[in-house]
Formats: sequence, structure tokens, C-alpha cells
Amino acid sequence: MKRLVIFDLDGTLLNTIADLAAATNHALQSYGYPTHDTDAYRFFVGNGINKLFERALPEGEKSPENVQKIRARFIPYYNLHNADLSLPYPGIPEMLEKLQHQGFLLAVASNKYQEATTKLIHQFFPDIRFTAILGQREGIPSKPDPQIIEEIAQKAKVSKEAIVYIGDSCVDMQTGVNAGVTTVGVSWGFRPRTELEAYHPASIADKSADILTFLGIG
Ligand SMILES: O=C(O)COP(=O)(O)O
Repeated sequence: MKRLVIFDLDGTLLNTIADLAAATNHALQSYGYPTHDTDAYRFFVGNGINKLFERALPEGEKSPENVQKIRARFIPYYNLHNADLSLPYPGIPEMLEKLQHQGFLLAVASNKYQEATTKLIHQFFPDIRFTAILGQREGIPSKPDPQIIEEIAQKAKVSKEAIVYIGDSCVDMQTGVNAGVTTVGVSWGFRPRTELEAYHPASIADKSADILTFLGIG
């Protein structure tokens, strides 16, 4: 019997790709680096923003110093513009309401830095009482390290068998495997279905209602 449902954020609950792309392009452009189409960012996102910048910088320019330079211009811009174009995927607010109503504990485990994770979740899901909203924090390993899932499990006082972790990327599928919890992929996010299938998740949801069906809610 599942008790706790932990969601990834970018590409799972919210489509954030256009704001992430705009903020990164803003930072790249300010240093004269080439920018990228929004679609290219689907494959840059997933391992936190430093990795995003490393992937977005041109060959030969991917140094830690350049990553920090881009970060310093990205953060103030993204903090102001992280919800300009971002929206929940269809049916997500209703699905969360239903899970909450059925008594499931809900949580978020994201590689997005903590401040933006908290802000976006409160802005888009003000009526959902999340047990934990965790993003990337200094000194804590990011996904696919299972620590974030273990921390949420402890806070919720729920055993691993009672947890479902839901995400849209290979990083999420690997996180679920590393944490030893039931893992579900969603095909509406940033990555192709084949990427998820390679990790043999318990299920792949093609629409938000599929998550309810997986959890036995009609
Ligand atoms: O910011 C990222 O790299 C990805 O964030 P996510 O873990 O919510 O998908």
C-alpha cells in the first residue's frame, strides 16, 4: 500500500523549459556566447543548474569559472522570470488535489535550486500541503544520489515500500533505483519515452490521470 508520492518538479509537475532557456540564454548572451533553441534545453536540464550551464557553454569554455560567471547572471534573472512562461502540465493540480483528498502524503524532490523550487511550488499549488519541498542545496548531493528521497522518507516517517517516486528523466529513474523505491516515469516531460523505458520503471504515465490509476484511484 503506497502512502507517500514524491514528485520531480521540472518536466514532471511544471513545464519550466522556456523560462530556463530564456534565463540561460540571457546569461550566455551577456558574455557574447552563442545561445540555444528552447528545445535543446530539454537535454541540458536535469542535473541542476551548474550542469545546465556547463552543457550550454561552447566547447572549450566549460570551465568552473565560466559556470560561476553564468550562474551569477542567471540567478537574479531567473528569480524574477521563473514563472513568466512556466505552467503545470494538464491535469496536474487536479491530480494532486485528488491524491491529497485520498490521504496520500505528497512531496517534491528536485535538482532545481531550493529557493526557486519552493517559490514555484507555492505559486502554482497553493492548496496542496506538501510534507516536504526539497530542491538542490549546498553540500547535499543532487539526484541521482538517493539522499533527497531518504530525507523525505524520514520526515514523512514512511517506509521505502510505501513510496512512489515520479519523474520525467533518466536522472529520476536512476534516483528511484538508487533509493530502492517504486519508480514511475512520465512521458509528457523533457525526455523521450525510450530514455525512461531503459530503466524499467514500474509504469510510464502518458497523462496525469494514469498516476491516479497506478495508485488505485479511479
Ligand atoms: O533543475 C534541474 O536540473 C532539474 O530539476 P528537476 O530535478 O526538478 O527535474
